[in-house]
Amino acid sequence: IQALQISENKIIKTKMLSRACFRQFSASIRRMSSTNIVETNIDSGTGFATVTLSQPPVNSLDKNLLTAITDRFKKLSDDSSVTGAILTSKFDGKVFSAGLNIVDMFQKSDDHLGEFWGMVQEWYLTIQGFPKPLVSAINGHAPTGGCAMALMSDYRVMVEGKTIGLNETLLGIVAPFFFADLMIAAVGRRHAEFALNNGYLYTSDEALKIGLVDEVVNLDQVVPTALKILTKMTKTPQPAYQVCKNFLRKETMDTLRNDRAGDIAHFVGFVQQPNVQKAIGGYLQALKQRKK
Ligand SMILES: CC/C=C\C/C=C\C/C=C\C/C=C/C(=O)SCCNC(=O)CCNC(=O)[C@H](O)C(C)(C)COP(=O)(O)OP(=O)(O)OC[C@H]1O[C@@H](n2cnc3c(N)ncnc32)[C@H](O)[C@@H]1OP(=O)(O)O
Repeated sequence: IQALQISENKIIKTKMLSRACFRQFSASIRRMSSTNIVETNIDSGTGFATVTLSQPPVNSLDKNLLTAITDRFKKLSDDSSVTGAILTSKFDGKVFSAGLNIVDMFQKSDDHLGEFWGMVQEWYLTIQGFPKPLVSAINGHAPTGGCAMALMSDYRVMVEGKTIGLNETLLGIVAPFFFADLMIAAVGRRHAEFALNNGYLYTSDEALKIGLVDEVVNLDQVVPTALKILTKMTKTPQPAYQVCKNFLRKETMDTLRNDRAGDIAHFVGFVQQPNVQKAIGGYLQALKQRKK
């Protein structure tokens, strides 16, 4: 009887403990109401938000995904309980982001292109202007706009064996000045000129050598390593962090802010050229036929 009573007490204690653990866990991870293409979890213990891009198949940045990411980062900026963020992809081991959606640039009206480019500008200004520490956990390929998005973060942890770069010239288009400036800021003018002129896609190890990414690790270490560095970054006095980040990034952002309409007109004029349309069409076709 005594033995039974002891084991019953143990069961009750275990049940109480697991209920307490469950309460603690559910209190510590808050899922933000979010579109299912940008999943966001906030750890209420640390204040770290994990933003996971989840638009199949390759997180190509179409109007929907650009808007969802932009809205998400605006909310995280304004949320005083959020101390920093990690940006990653649901398609780990495969793709971080395939960059801007090429379909949005092919055989479209001026109005469509203009609206699309306005969203690209807003996405850039929002992530690049995100006032809190932001670490990219690049768990797959990151060509073109995917690379630009990673460059907007303050630190980049990349999985081994994938590729990253601003390879727009391979499509017959040119990275806009605000993408080019991201690359120059990370790797310096010499490497940036080589990378952009030749549309060079770097392997993870090559990217590490030129400073395009800060660490290369195996897949299961990407997010934990990103969390570790975010923990360090959030220990810096944050008013100083924010002021410093803002003044280092302000010039290029202001150049864009001061002439958004001109930049849109420039993009539309460039993309609508027949030879550029031909190149984009050929690239799209090649992409579709790669698998066959
Ligand atoms: C003077 C300058 C003035 C102004 C500036 C002017 C112009 C500059 C404008 C914009 C700059 C452009 C920036 C960009 O980001 S362009 C985006 C280019 N992206 C790429 O080149 C990446 C292409 N994708 C890939 O290489 C591969 O998909 C990837 C390695 C990412 C993944 O490979 P995986 O084998 O896993 O998948 P796939 O079978 O290739 O793809 C699945 C599916 O998705 C389609 N796909 C892929 N990428 C894109 C994309 N970026 N946009 C749209 N669709 C994409 C692919 O075709 C497949 O479709 P389906 O065959 O129907 O399944």
